Formats: sequence, C-alpha cells, structure tokens
Amino acid sequence: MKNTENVERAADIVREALNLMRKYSVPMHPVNYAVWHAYASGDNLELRNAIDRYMLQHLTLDEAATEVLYRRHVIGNSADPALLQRMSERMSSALGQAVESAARAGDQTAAYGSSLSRFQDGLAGQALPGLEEILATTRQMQAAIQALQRQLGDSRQEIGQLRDELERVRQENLTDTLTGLPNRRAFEQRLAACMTLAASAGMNSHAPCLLMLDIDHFKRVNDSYGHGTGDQVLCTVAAALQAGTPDNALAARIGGEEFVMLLPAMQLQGARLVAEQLRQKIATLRTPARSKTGAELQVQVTVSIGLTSLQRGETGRQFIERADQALYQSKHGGRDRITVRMG
Ligand SMILES: Nc1nc2c(ncn2[C@@H]2O[C@H](COP(=O)(O)OP(=O)(O)OP(=O)(O)O)[C@@H](O)[C@H]2O)c(=O)[nH]1
Repeated sequence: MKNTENVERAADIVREALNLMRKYSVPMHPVNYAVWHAYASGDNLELRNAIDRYMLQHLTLDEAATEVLYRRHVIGNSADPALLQRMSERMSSALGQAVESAARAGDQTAAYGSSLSRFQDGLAGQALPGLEEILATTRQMQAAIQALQRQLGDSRQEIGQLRDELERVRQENLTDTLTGLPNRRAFEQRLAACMTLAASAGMNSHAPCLLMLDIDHFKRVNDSYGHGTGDQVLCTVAAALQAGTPDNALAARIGGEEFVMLLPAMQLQGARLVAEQLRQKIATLRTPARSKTGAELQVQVTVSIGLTSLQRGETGRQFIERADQALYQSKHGGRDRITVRMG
C-alpha cells in the first residue's frame, strides 16, 4: 500500500512539474526539469520561495536564471546525494509506470479495434447503426495512444539524460575535486552505514576500524615549493591511500591535508598492518617540484596516523574523536608514526 502511495505521489510530482513547465513554456531539458521537479516536490522550500518570487514579480525565468537556481538550490544547498538519488528514482519509476500504462492501454485498444473489425466482417455487409462511428472513435483512440507512447518514449530519453546528470552530480558531491578520492560527505555516509551494520549484526565480528592520517609539516611544503606543489603532494598521498585501501574499505580526504580510511569488520591487528604499510609506502614516494630558483627537485613527505576501533555503544563522533586524539599523539610523539588508541 505504502509503495503504491509512493508511486502515486512520484507520478503526481512528475505530472505537476511537466504541467508547470508547459504553463511557463519552459524548454524540456535536464537542468530545467531538475528545478521544476524540485519545485513540484515541495521538498526544497528555498527553491520554492525563490521561484514564487519570480512569478509574483512577473519576471521571466530564463535559462540563465534557471541555471542559477539549479546551482544555488538544487546542487548547492541541497547537495544531498541521497535526495538527488531519490529524485532520480522517483522520476524513473513514475515514468516507467506511465509508459507501461500507455502500452497496456494501446494493446487493449488495438485488441478492441480488431474484435470490432471482426464483428463487422461477420455481419457480411449488414449495416448496424453506430458501428462505423464506434470503429472510427476506436481508431482515433489508437492514434492518440500511439502519439502518447511516442511522447513518453521521448520523455523517457530526456529523463534518462536527467538521471545520468543527477548521478554525475551525486558522484561529484561525494568526491574531492583535487584528489578524486571520496570526500567527507562520502565518508560520513559510509560511516553511518557501517555503524548500523555493526549495531545490527553484533559488534564483535563487524566492528570497523578507523585510521586518520595527516601529512607532516605540510605547511612547509606549501611555503617552500608553492601551493601547486602542495596540491601535487596531496594527490601523491591520495593515490597511495587509494592503492593501499583493502576491498570494502573506504579512503577519503576529509580536510586540507587530512585523510581517513574506514575499515569495516576488521580487527585492530589487521588495521595496524594496513596503516604501517601505508606509512612506509608514503615515505618512499617523491613528488617532482621546482625550488624557488627553478632547480628540479623531489619532495618527500611523511605521515602521522591515528588508529582506533569502534567501541560498543559509542557514537560516530566519539569514534572519530578518538582516532583524532590518536593522530594528535602521533604528531606530538615526533610524527611519522602510528598511535593506536582504545577507550
Ligand atoms: N596546497 C594545498 N594546501 C592546503 C590545502 N588545504 C590546506 N592546505 C594547507 O595545509 C597546511 C596545513 O598546515 P598545518 O595543519 O598547520 O600542518 P603543519 O603544521 O604544517 O604540519 P603538522 O603539525 O605536522 O600537522 C596549511 O598551510 C594549509 O594552507 C590544499 O588543498 N592544497
């Protein structure tokens, strides 16, 4: 029942969005549709108010203005990947239903038309009042349904493009632009999922470990070789982190020169091994750079790491804080080392 209601609601939103776009003569393309779908859903109050203001002032919501609304209110504020995914799923499901209904209606009308024709043939030339008219109306219905099917086919293509666009935006929202690693948001999402799993499946075998990693004296890299080289170093470390991430684990850049690795269902001993391999590997890497006098050189960095595992009953925040404290200890203990902290 609930599912049916969801589908009906989704279909209503799609219909409402399409009606509004027709009413205001908005061209059908992914960005416009995303804005009007968000408006029709009512989930995005700021966007709704912004569009209502336009309408009240009789201003034209042209492509440029729509693009601004899209960036500010659809991607910008509500850059919630889950919301984007829900939106995309709603549209696909509503459209899928509409296409199916139209196909069913088309088949039924065709079948009805054929039976009428057979019936007429069976009459062997006898005239039956009204039959010609019914047949003509049936043919008109068939033609209208075929036209609707074509329109739905076009919409399906447009919504397919929109879904790809939403998926791209969703991925962008979960990715750090400099290094290509998952970002803080992606990490938080995975951590929440990991904690739910640990809580429901029993902590002992499913407790995750968290490794927090920070480049040592990174400010000096920027100061000595420039921000561009600093960025290159971040990419070098990120690539090492990605390469050293076991299956199922997630490495992310969560701040300037701060990275994490979330290791689901892993014993502390195994996580320590992963951290140690990472620390050693990063110390061997070199990033090409130029000195202030233009000489070619290689930049080498070390990392400090804090490691902990999730304790029974604690929150994600407490888990992260303990990893952070362990990292702090590594920094104060002389850097280029790993500190394991429990409780
Ligand atoms: N190149 C570059 N630098 C960044 C970026 N984000 C943050 N930073 C720099 O990272 C540096 C971090 O410095 P601190 O946290 O003070 O670290 P530190 O004192 O050099 O080193 P530790 O004490 O070992 O942590 C600052 O200079 C920031 O400007 C970035 O995206 N690119």
